[in-house]
Amino acid sequence: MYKVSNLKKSYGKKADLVLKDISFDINEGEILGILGINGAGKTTLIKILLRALEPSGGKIEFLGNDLSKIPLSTYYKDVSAVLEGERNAYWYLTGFQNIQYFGRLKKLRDSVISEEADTLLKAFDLYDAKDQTAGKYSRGMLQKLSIIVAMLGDPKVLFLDEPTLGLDLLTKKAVMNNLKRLAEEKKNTIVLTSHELDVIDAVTDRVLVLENGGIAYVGKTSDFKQMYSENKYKLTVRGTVARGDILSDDCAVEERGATTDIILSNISNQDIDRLLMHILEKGYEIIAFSKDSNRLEDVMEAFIQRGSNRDA
Ligand SMILES: Nc1ncnc2c1ncn2[C@@H]1O[C@H](COP(=O)(O)OP(=O)(O)OP(=O)(O)O)[C@@H](O)[C@H]1O
Repeated sequence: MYKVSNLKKSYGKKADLVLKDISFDINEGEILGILGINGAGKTTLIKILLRALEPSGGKIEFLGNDLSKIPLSTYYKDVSAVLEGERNAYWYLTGFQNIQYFGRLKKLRDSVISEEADTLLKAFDLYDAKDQTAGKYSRGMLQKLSIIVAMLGDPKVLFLDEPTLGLDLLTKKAVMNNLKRLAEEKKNTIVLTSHELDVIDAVTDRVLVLENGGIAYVGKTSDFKQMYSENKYKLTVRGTVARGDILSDDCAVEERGATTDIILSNISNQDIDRLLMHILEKGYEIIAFSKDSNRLEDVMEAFIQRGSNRDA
């Protein structure tokens, strides 16, 4: 869908590149998550793809055409966005009137708007509030309304910058599950940024990790987790444990009252066997032994910490 080649961006001096010569593709129908620490360039990248910002160099193709040559009015029929902090609703209009207003701006027929509004309002659990003024909506309701408005007219690509910021856990899950379901049904391509890695983990097919202006990783979310997860195990024993009774230095000990957790990182299978035998020989009772789940959050933390060892 997009082919980005040697993209560069600086806001001032050429030497201060926020994006340094990055190349990647966005596939049709996928949900791509853009990750990176604060200031990594995620919003900059989204704004360039949205043509709200001019790149300083490189080339972007959209459906095989040079993006810079596509008339904006044509491009914005295919592409929609919800950007962080941008006002996406008129407070004195009801939810439905907002949808109608923005639908008409997109030149959709009223019958199409009503039909899509019905489906989307129900999908995002906002139907009962459709006749309330948006000024009375909660933050979560406004965010859902913004996403509904962006999805009107079934855009080929939807860009979402921090779509779940400030939402409570249930609303966040509902928004993301609906988005994923609708995108799958309608085959939309979605590009989103989020610092909430549980969201990225739950909905994305692939992730692109920006670091020092370059791409530190681009590929399947599951492969990223697999490749960069640490081999972490948790051993729970009854009572307290003397440090000297644990063979490996590379572990954390967490006392939990009646039990103690021993967290083993980056340990080989052989060493695990040795350590378990040793603990049993010392007379400890093992209550549980498990591999720590591979949360994207943990993987990303380890990835960032190891960042200094990677080439910038
Ligand atoms: N309008 C601007 N003028 C000058 N510098 C800017 C401008 N916008 C962003 N920057 C700089 O570009 C870099 C990337 O910013 P950007 O907002 O793209 O990062 P981000 O990854 O989206 O960050 P965050 O996670 O904090 O939202 C930062 O160093 C920022 O200070």
